[in-house]
Amino acid sequence: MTFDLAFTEDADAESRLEALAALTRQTRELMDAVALTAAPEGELAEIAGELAVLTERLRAVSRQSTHPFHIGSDGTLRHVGNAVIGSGNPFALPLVIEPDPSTGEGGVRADVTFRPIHEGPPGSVHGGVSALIMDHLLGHAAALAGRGGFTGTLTLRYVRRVPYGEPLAATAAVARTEGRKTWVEGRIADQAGTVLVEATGLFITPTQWPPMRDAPSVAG
Ligand SMILES: CCCCCCCCCCCC(=O)SCCNC(=O)CCNC(=O)[C@H](O)C(C)(C)COP(=O)(O)OP(=O)(O)OC[C@H]1O[C@@H](n2cnc3c(N)ncnc32)[C@H](O)[C@@H]1OP(=O)(O)O
Repeated sequence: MTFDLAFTEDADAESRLEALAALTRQTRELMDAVALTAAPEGELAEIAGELAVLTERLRAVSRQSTHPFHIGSDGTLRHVGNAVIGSGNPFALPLVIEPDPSTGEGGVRADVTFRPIHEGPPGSVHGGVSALIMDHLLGHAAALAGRGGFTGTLTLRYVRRVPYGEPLAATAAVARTEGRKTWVEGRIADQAGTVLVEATGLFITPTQWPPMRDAPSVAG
C-alpha cells in the first residue's frame, strides 16, 4: 500500500504555530472548565452563545485538513494535528514523549496526568483513552527503532483502575520483530511503579513507506 506522508519543510511560520499552540492550550482549559462547571443554566446558555461567535470566527478561515507532518526549524519531525501529541489539536493531552533507551530497543517514556474530561467509570480514566495513549506510545517506540508502521493489533490488560489528576508514567519498547512486523510492549504505571495498564501492539511496516531517519525526533 502507499502512504501519503508529507514531510514539508516549515509548513507554517514557527511564530504562527506558537500562536496556534497557545489557542489550543486555552481550548483545552475551556474543555476542562466545561466538564467541571457548576454555572447556572442561564450563564451556560450565555457562554454557549459567546463560544458560538468564536467558533464561527475560526471556521471562517478554515484549512482543508489538519496540519500534516512537517520538519520543524530544529529538524524535528512534527505532527501538530496529531490526536495524542499535537500542539495544535485540543483533543490531545498532549503527550510529550522522550527516548528512554534503558528500557530496550525503541524505548520511550512519557509523563501523563489524565484529566476529568477523560472520565470513563466515575472517577477513573476511560479504557479507550488509555488505549489511545498506549497505541501512540507503542507506535512511537516502533518508529524510534526504525520500524515505523501502522497498528495491526493492540491488546490491553486493564490491571487496576487508572485515576485522573495524578502523575503517571507511560513506557514502551520493542519486544520482538519478524520481517515487517514489530511487537511492542508498554504500560501505564503510577508513581510507586504499580502497573495499571499493560499493552502489546503489533505494528506492520507497509511495503511502501517513506524514507525515515533511523531515530526520528518526533514532536507535536
Ligand atoms: C513517522 C513518525 C511516527 C511517529 C510515531 C507515530 C506513532 C503513531 C502510532 C499510532 C498508530 C496508529 O494508530 S495506526 C492507525 C490504526 N491502524 C490502521 O489504520 C491500519 C489499517 N490496516 C492497514 O493499513 C493494513 O492492514 C496494514 C498496513 C496494517 C497491513 O497491510 P499490508 O502491508 O498490506 O499487510 P499484508 O501484506 O497483508 O500482511 C503482512 C503481514 O502482516 C500480517 N497482518 C496484516 N495486517 C494485520 C493485522 N491487522 N493484524 C495482524 N496481522 C496482520 C499478515 O498476516 C502478514 O503476516 P505474514 O503472513 O507475513 O506472517
